[in-house]
Amino acid sequence: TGSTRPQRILRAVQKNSTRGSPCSVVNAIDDYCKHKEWAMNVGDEKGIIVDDVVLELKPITVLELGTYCAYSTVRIANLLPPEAKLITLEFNAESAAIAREIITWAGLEEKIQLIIGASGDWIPRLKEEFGIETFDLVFLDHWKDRYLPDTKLLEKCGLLKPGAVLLADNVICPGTPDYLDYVRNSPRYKSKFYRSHLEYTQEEDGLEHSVFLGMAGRGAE
Ligand SMILES: Cc1ccc(Cc2cc(O)c(O)c(C(=O)NC/C=C/[C@H]3O[C@@H](n4cnc5c(N)ncnc54)[C@H](O)[C@@H]3O)c2)cc1
Ligand SMILES: [Mg+2]
Repeated sequence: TGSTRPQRILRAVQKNSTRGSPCSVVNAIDDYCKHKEWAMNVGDEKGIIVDDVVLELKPITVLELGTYCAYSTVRIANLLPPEAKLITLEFNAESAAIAREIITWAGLEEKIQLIIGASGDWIPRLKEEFGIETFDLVFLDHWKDRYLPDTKLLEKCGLLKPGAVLLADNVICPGTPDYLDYVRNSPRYKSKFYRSHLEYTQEEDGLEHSVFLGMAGRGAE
């Protein structure tokens, strides 16, 4: 049987990047996906916006929903302060296995906790199982119909504190209409859109950046 796309991405990383160099891992994946085989990484164009958000926010606790091949996991973790931690959830065991290899190759296993499981099952367990108080940054890049339910779950579990940032990929393509409607109209969030393009293409896409204001939110209930 042939290889899978994640396996081919791992091979490209091992062939074209330097162990322990997250930047070279990110570049190797972008190069492979640009010239050989498209894959659903946030990519280099949207990746620069992600970098700016991380560098500005300096988050100590980060949650990523949807690891896939750990492209954004490595890209974000590489920019975190020394004591920071990133938890990433991935329910596909094959993807998770490849992601773990890429995280180790990049030398970031100390900063990143990869959990194999579904966000809906694991978000309610993060406080007591990982001693998480709240997340400073949440990067949403999993199935698009899970963005809204998982955001409400994060609120319900008290995992967001005022000032926490939700950064959502693909709010145009494939699109997350119910999530956008919520974060743009709820008094609990201050939301702004970063226009960009679908990774490795000219298609319109973008990231939504939403600051959590607290459960009371501002203004009328
Ligand atoms: C029409 C169309 C199709 C595809 C595209 C292109 C395009 C561009 C993009 O940047 C995209 O992010 C996507 C996209 O579909 N991403 C979904 C990503 C899932 C990964 O996350 C995992 N996962 C999914 N739900 C969960 C969950 N609850 N708990 C834990 N892990 C989960 C899966 O196991 C996968 O590892 C698609 C554009 C337009
Ligand atoms: Mg995406």
